[in-house]
Amino acid sequence: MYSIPFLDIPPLASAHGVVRLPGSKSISNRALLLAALCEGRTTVLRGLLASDDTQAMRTALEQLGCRIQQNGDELHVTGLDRHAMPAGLQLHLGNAGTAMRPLTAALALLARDGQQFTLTGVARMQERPIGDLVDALRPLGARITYEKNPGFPPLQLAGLDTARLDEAQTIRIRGDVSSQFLSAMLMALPLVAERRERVIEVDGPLISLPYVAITLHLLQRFGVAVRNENWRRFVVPAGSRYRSPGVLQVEPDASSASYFIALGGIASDPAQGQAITIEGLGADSIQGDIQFIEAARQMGVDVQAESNRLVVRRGAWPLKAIDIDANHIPDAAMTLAIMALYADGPTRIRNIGSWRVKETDRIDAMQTELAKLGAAVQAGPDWLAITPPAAQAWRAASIATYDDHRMAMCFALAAFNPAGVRVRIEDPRCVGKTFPDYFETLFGVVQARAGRVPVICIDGPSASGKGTLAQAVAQQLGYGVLDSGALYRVAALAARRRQLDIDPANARQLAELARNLPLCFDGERILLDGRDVSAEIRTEQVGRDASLISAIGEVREALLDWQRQAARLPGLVADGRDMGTVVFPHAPLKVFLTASAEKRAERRYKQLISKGNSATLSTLREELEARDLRDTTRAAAPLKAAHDAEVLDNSEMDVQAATEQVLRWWAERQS
Ligand SMILES: O=C(O)C1=C[C@@H](OP(=O)(O)O)[C@@H](O)[C@H](O)C1
Ligand SMILES: C=C(OP(=O)(O)O)C(=O)O
Repeated sequence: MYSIPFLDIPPLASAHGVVRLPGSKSISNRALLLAALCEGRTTVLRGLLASDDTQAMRTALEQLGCRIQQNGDELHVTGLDRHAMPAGLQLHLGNAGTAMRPLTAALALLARDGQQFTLTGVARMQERPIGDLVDALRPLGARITYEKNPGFPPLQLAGLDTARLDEAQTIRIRGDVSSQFLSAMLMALPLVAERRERVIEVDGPLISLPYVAITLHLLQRFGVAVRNENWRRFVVPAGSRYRSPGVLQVEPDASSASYFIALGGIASDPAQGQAITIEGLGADSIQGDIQFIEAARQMGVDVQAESNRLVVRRGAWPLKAIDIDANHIPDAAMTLAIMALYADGPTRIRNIGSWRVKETDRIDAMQTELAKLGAAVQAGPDWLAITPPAAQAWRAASIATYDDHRMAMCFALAAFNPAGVRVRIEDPRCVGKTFPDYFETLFGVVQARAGRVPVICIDGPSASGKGTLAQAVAQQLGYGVLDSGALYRVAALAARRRQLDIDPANARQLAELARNLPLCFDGERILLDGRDVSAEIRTEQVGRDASLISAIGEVREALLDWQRQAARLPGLVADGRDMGTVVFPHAPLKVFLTASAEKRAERRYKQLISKGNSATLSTLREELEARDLRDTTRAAAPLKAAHDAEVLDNSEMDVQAATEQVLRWWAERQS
């Protein structure tokens, strides 16, 4: 997950590959709750989503006394003992509608006399309506009070008035603000249907209907067969009781799939043999957002839907503008708004009034942010119309995401714009709500335009702090790091292990070895011949060998490909001695980092002593000066600042100040 202030996505060219998406949020949170309501029985949930929203539900259930154990990819949930739930709990449900609404209904009906629960969430959750649900619960005897604003969380639930519960006739509920109210009631009513049937009727229109279908499907899996009378009246039969299905497999999230369906339609060119394949989700899905496929097809996308897999390719290009009622796919419809940027005319998305009360006012947010890219956007109370910018009229933009995961996810697709302008996504961490690894997954299947993966080079002498600075800069930007020195160290170690003398006389064999290093990067670890050598390559001996091997031109040449391959999305910070001069001569920012020999010797000294090694300052300084001389006078790629490098002397600077300076230079290059 990118927990950084912003993520810059460089201009993208194409998309190709296979993705497996995380579990459905809607199914995961329902399954967690229903498993918790199977008193005393254990349910094994597979493929469950792990994200902010499911964490909110999990934590709340655990606070209520539910035992939840992770076992590899499985979650074992043992049903709550409703008589042993602790009283006086405060449950913080973040911004998860699928936790707040269903838990309100379930706990309102479970709470015993004298037992109190407070349900709250982030500031935005306190602006998301819940009044219609509370109004439906009160006639059943639920004692609910608003702690702040009537109609909105936080809520206080006190014990149920069971006399009123027994008298309650048909329950009525409005479904035109959120379908989650009806879903919440449907999941709570079996808790009070043991002795008599419970009937609920919808007043007025019901929006987001397919989500109610998910609810009914899962109720069935957990042993409760609700009678659905034309989506107006629902009967929970007397004697209903939750029964664990034993094992439940959660499907990948169909709303999350919408970004990859759009991606295929925008950027997978069948003439180049490209396609985006989404594994584990297909035409058999129980999620309403699978119907996004139909909308994508209307726009011209070629989607092959098998039962358990989708294969997506570009069809019509540009995409075809559409006019669509998207009430049934409120979440995935946001993706259509971005696809509209690539269409042949204005696209209109109608009947999406619920957008105004979700993670943010999504109609307003869309209008503002699409306009930044150059689109002409009109909006009304429940609709949005988007006219795409002309090919060269796209503008580079910094997209505000309003703590809304879907804003971040769908706007990333704007990076395929024909003008080749960069797209900045602010606060990319917000995708954690439903898809923490969204950007990693995206970057795994897209290719940047040729030469457009951004590279920052940081070159400099030994102990100048290049590595630390490179890490700090990369962390701020979400970029990868190439520690090219480590490559020379590994090559030197490999030579020693093969008893190959590090001598120019062996240049050919050494280069051959370097070209075919049995090397693998595993996160922070470096594996040589399948063994972790991350610590071993840091020894003084290997350091000396690395200096020798790096002076051999043929070896340097042989390692070029390794280094250039490290330039991957979203960008790279490369540290070494010839990054800017030889390896990435076209990098937009090159920094030559230096410090006095005295300062560098001091730093190395402190480093060694802190690791418990012995050292003397004067010897270290002599060694550094000797190394500087070797590095600057060697024939192959001598250490020097590139002619277009920014020179940074950090003798009197800490890492933070140096990082800020590099980021300032980077920002200047971007504009
Ligand atoms: O029940 C559900 O799982 C959901 C219902 C929909 O909300 P509304 O019914 O409020 O439109 C949807 O937007 C939300 O992401 C999940
Ligand atoms: C509306 C959404 O979330 P919630 O479940 O919080 O309503 C969403 O995920 O787009």
